[in-house]
Amino acid sequence: MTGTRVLDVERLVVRYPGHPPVTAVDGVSLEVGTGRTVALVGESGSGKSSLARAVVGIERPAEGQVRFDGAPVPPLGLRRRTGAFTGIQMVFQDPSTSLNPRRRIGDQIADGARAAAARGQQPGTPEEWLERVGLPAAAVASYPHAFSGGQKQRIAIARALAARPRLLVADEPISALDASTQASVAQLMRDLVAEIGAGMLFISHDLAVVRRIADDVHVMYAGRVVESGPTDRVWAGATHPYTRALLAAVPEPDGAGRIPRAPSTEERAAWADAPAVYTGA
Ligand SMILES: Nc1ncnc2c1ncn2[C@@H]1O[C@H](COP(=O)(O)OP(=O)(O)OP(=O)(O)O)[C@@H](O)[C@H]1O
Repeated sequence: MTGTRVLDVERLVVRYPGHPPVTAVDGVSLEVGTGRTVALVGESGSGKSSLARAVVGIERPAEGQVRFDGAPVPPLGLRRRTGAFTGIQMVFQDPSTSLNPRRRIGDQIADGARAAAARGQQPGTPEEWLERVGLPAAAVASYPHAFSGGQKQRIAIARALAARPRLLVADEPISALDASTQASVAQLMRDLVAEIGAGMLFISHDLAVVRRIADDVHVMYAGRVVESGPTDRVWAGATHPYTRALLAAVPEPDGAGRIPRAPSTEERAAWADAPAVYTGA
């Protein structure tokens, strides 16, 4: 990792109550530095969203810890009530549900900018932010319904980054968008996050995009990180059998890699049993 460490996840366990309880994240450690994009990949149900939810304070760690700028992340409810903590921002899969349909775009971006200003930071105006994400400044006066899915996601990105976060957590931010805009929105996120000196935790099943924008990658399988390292190293020389199967998967037209057939019980057992590896320099 280069840059200042902004996120530090240490042996995190996330467990959901039930009979039996589900251990969704099982002892994961990772770091994100300023100016870095760190990707989480892995099949559905491997625990990526649960990890993201613990990072932003929606889930409480059952074990281990999540530290942001060296201190434990306050629970999200407390942050909402006090409004004091905007160092972490989120971008979700569906911008239609994350934007308020009844408020003008400019007012929604201004919320983020106000939070940055309250921390003594130069926030930039909503018009400037719209232009930075490739939309006309005049869109400040419009409501979300006037925009396409890709444009709404650009607006959600503008709102999140106007708050000048130190960390952006993006959970499948491009998977609901048209295939034609996915790569450009991901690249935009990466560039803007680096420009404001933040770090990004980027969750995606789109391996082609991850390869293009992520500095580091963590491959999750059954709640554990089975392989991690600089993205180019992992692509060039993955050694964990799950990563190898994932990377060997035929890319789908949307750029996502999928393991083309249902893996056998033996394969799944081998993936679960193989030791985790760091594929580094
Ligand atoms: N609120 C919940 N209560 C109980 N179990 C849950 C809950 N949320 C997730 N799980 C379980 O935890 C495991 C990990 O789920 P999670 O959503 O974190 O995986 P994921 O890798 O993000 O998957 P996807 O790509 O489908 O979103 C799964 O077995 C899931 O069924």
